[in-house]
Amino acid sequence: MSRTTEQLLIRGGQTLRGEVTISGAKNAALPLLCAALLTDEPVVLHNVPRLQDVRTMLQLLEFMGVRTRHDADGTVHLHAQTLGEPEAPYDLVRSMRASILALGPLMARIGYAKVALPGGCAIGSRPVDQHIRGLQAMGAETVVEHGNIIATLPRGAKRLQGARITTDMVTVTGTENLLMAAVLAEGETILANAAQEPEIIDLAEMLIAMGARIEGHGTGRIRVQGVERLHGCEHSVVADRIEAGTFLCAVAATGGNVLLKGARAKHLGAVLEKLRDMGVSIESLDSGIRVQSPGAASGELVAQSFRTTEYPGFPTDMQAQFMTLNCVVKGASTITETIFENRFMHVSELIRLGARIQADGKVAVVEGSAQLSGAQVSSTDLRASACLVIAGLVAQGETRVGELHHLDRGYDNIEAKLRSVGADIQRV
Ligand SMILES: CC(=O)N[C@H]1[C@@H](OP(=O)(O)OP(=O)(O)OC[C@H]2O[C@@H](n3ccc(=O)[nH]c3=O)[C@H](O)[C@@H]2O)O[C@H](CO)[C@@H](O)[C@@H]1O
Ligand SMILES: C=C(OP(=O)(O)O)C(=O)O
Repeated sequence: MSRTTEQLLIRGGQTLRGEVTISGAKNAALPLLCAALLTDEPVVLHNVPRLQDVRTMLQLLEFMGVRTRHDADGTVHLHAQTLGEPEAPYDLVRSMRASILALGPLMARIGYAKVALPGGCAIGSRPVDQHIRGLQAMGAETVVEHGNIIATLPRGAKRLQGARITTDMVTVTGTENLLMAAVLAEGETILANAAQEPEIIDLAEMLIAMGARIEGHGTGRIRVQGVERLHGCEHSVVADRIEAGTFLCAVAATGGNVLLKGARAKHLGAVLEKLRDMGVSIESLDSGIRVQSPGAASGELVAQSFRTTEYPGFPTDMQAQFMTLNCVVKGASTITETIFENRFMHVSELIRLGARIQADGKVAVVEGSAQLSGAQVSSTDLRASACLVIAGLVAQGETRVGELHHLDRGYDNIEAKLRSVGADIQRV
């Protein structure tokens, strides 16, 4: 991967037809990999996507003394028999904020953790105060020193203590961190205002397979009875609902008929409802989701307004991709981003391609029926890069998307998957 020179060259105008297999979810795989820190026995994870974030997480775990192996078939073997350096250094945390997910498991397993404080990033300031406050409620002593969060157990204490924790807002990785801390704590923990994302359910199911006692995952109140030790397990990563959603928007915009193998309609409720209201045909099958669309150029599809909210609401991680779609179908729409304060960075790049969008604070107003025309654009974050790829697929002429390190963080070979259904796209 090259940070400066690689680009995706897309020649727009092709409809998409065929089948694409959806990979395991980045946002599930990252906490699941960290959960391997909770046991001295081997853990096997299947369906782990081949992504830069996964490589970074494996590097971090290896740094801490975990033995890891990522097989070509997507299986990852992990063994955290002994933990040498319970530390997540800044270089790794900076390139992947999800490194913060080492904090909870390290505190649970060895009662000590040093994790670099993640800085702000393109989409917002993204503090981790709720992760720290939750651990403090469980008895951890924490200091922030030289840019690191250092967490320890009080003198004489052997384990974290169960606690009732109500986070100030719904936080996905915060819930995951505290859940992983709670499974080995002494006594009962209640996580109120917990995140309900499918990735939380996947993590809870893996922890239960390791011997944890958890109830209520998938609701806003998770109840955990701490156990003294966890054992190894074998688990398969849930399908990536955001990758699936990205392909849904691509097919809706270009037109065509594609089966997204392995995608789960029940995890995409809010997005599928908007697509159906737009005029896209969606079929939920045992094997995945079939999407059929006449394409934006038909003039038959109608833009949809939406607000991003926590699951089961419309996901912020789908906001940029759906914005591209709203730019090219007919009608005006309003998009409100409520989760992150700076997640409209793609707007100026979409405007370079001919989109008509006005963004002010957390609201963007999109005027539809734009005929995009290919241009050189730059990714500003992971989902911004995906929205530019979709724009390139419908734009007239050639689009070049740069700064691909954002895309490679979270998409498993997106250009090969798009090419296999007829897109004219290559990495140059
Ligand atoms: C690896 C992973 O799973 N990433 C996802 C996770 O990120 P992540 O878990 O970082 O996002 P959160 O759910 O924690 O963030 C939600 C909001 O709460 C704020 N907040 C969060 C924690 C905290 O201690 N203090 C605080 O103020 C954040 O700044 C944000 O405004 O959920 C986001 C929201 O669905 C998704 O966009 C990310 O793709
Ligand atoms: C924002 C995202 O990820 P992360 O939390 O890893 O930055 C995302 O997946 O869109």
